[in-house]
Amino acid sequence: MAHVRAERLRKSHGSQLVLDDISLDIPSGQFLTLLGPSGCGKSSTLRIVAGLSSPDAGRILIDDRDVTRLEVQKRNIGMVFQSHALFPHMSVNENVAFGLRMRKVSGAEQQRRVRRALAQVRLEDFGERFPQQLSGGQQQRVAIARALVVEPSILILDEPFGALDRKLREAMQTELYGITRELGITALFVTHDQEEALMLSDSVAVMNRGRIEQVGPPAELYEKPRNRFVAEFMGLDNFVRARLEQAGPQGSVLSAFGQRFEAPASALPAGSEVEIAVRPERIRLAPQAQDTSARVCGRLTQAIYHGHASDYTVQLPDGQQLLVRQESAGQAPLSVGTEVWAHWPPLAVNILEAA
Ligand SMILES: Nc1ncnc2c1ncn2[C@@H]1O[C@H](COP(=O)(O)OP(=O)(O)OP(=O)(O)O)[C@@H](O)[C@H]1O
Repeated sequence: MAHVRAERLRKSHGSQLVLDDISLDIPSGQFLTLLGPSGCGKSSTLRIVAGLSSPDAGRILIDDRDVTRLEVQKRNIGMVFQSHALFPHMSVNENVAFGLRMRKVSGAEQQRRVRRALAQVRLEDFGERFPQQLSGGQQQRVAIARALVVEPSILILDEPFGALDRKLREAMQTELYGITRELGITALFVTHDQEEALMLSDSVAVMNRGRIEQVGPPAELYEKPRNRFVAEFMGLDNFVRARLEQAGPQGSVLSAFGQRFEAPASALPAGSEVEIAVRPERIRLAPQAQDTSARVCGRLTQAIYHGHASDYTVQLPDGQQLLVRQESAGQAPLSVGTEVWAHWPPLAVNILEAA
């Protein structure tokens, strides 16, 4: 498997700048995901890495070799797309063998490798079937086997599970995770699904309008999103404007509604305008103020009961709303209209660069 790099890619379609200085580094055997909303440039990046399109500027390097102008067939890349595009008139065996036939691999070797690729996706007994005799998930597994059989230096997957229902999608994610880690495959994956990105990847690059907002291991993006765009993609809520009063290890912020909170250390300088955010599930509601440093009083305006948890909306004195998710834990839901105190541990606050 190969070390794959994209260096300073730029691409325009007409007057629209689609990729604006995209760089990626996928060490050998690592799984990198491009995550972002529709139209942010994920597929455009992937197509350039694959050789299906060429950049206006920038380079693609595979194991330090510049392949930017190398045609797609010569890059040794395995590709899987949302629509699996199996050949309907060919059996599973023939579909999987296709890339080997193109490469003029001998018949016996073809058979051996097809058997192995089908075993990798747990379809050893399906070789004689035709695509229309398979479920959607099985078809997608054949597409993965077809990509793996050529022993690609990189596996590229563009929303491969987008068309599958949720349960099947989760099963396929777990399977892909197993296959890529077991075989030590270098992979570039595209999705707009945050959970899928977090569970599969060694590293996630969050894209927005042709740029990378942040790249890092899943836990880093989830715990320390740099700005609001990334934070919202990672399920953060409750954004409040604030000023960083003290940076350093013992941070504090002054929020727009006049309260001073302890906050985790920040790399931003003291005095910066920031936004703070807290996850709904990290906030605890109580009828009285409790002894924690971060707390705010408001009125409960909405309570939605989900069984295992309830979602509350708390209106703060300045009109802003706080979203709170509380585990039910045997307690009766709080009543709408009452005054409540919202508490959170200081380290639960995320400090973001102001937009
Ligand atoms: N061949 C093309 N001609 C003109 N514009 C294009 C072309 N390909 C892509 N674009 C534009 O480039 C932008 C990025 O498209 P791209 O397909 O890379 O986004 P994406 O993040 O993969 O989106 P999605 O999740 O919807 O697939 C979009 O605004 C799209 O309309």
